[in-house]
Amino acid sequence: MDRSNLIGRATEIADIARNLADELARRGLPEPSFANGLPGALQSDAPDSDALAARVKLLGLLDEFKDLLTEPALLCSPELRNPSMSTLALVRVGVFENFPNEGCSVQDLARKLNLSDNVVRRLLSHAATYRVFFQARPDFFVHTASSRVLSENEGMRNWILIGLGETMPGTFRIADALAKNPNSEEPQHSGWSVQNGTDLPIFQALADMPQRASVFAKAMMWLAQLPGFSPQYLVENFPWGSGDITVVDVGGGMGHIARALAAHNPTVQCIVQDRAETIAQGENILSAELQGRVRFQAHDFFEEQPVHGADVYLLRHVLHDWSNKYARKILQALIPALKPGTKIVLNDRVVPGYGETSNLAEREARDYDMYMWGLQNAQERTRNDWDTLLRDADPRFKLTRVSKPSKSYLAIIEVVWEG
Ligand SMILES: C[S@@+](CC[C@H](N)C(=O)[O-])C[C@H]1O[C@@H](n2cnc3c(N)ncnc32)[C@H](O)[C@@H]1O
Repeated sequence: MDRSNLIGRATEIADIARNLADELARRGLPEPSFANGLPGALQSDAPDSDALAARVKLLGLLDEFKDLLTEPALLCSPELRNPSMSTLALVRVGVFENFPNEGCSVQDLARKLNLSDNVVRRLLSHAATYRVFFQARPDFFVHTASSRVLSENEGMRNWILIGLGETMPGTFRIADALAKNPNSEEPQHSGWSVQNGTDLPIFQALADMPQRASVFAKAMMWLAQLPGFSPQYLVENFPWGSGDITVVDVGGGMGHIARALAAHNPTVQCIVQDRAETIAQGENILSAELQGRVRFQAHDFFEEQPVHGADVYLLRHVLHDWSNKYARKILQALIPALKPGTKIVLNDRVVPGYGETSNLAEREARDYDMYMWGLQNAQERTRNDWDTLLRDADPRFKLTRVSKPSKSYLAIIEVVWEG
């Protein structure tokens, strides 16, 4: 089909929409509609459903279509067209916890929150244009599926507080950070550190701000529990091998991956390494049946790896926290412990390369790259970036395979030590 003109694009969109509608009808599911402002979840994640692929394809095509019709100046305009401008304020003033299920007038909500009608009306009205709340009649709002998620889910509210209160402001200050320390790979030179007037990297600075640190930790815990971050994708899709296998989970947090791996594979022994305070928490929650098969060890991953001769060294969601300079150091610290053929598994995001996927999918990954940059001069990586990082750390690190289970956010990057 000729996709170079509007009709060609619209026809492709119509064809896929028809397939999606047929699939939903076959499964007895309702079509999405704007009743109450926003449909609920499309329930397209069932394993035997094609709806997920159709939805992803449609969103990519519609994004292109919309951009084609948008004035060029608006595509790069600082008038950021997103719900963030009102959402953070709505969370901070407590709208979501105080919004009644049956809906609410501006005046009643304003009284409850001790705010003026004007403030509440403008915040709700802005959010409603993004389908977070729905204005059912003048000055009377009801929930949409989106506002309901925020009302019912503290983790999601914490994610908003961190995303819009810490991460985005840091990203907006990348330009100032670059002006101060051009090309710096130091975490203490990040946009976040500029924004917060500190010479410390974010996590050291937060140590003196217990309230913000606690929201950050809770938001990260919530994020890690999203289905796309499930440990099962890694546990079930990497060939761990049979027989007695030892896996060292470097920067393994409180051991949730090691626990899932040991439960899945009865011959695996795991050693979880992290900072001492995190290790202590992991030991406290380890169940009796995994004692002995999952062990914990305080270890700074910039220091030489103390466990020699393990079969697999796992770094899950660790290297994306660091610039290349520090990611290289973490990899190099493993070398004294490796023997030829040892596997190193990186479970991290892979930013799609040139032309590999829709612009929308690449944008999502590139957005995360900007967040990591703004927070601590860290980065998300393309397959080429991973190749370069490994080669620069040591040419004996050989990247052998990259795979991504379809619903996982993280790819499995398999590396063999050829020393
Ligand atoms: C993003 S978390 C990933 C945790 C876990 N691998 C996962 O996939 O959920 C990064 C981890 O690195 C740990 N970490 C940070 N600096 C470290 C260091 N110098 N040595 C060891 N662990 C460190 C943190 O405590 C944290 O648990």
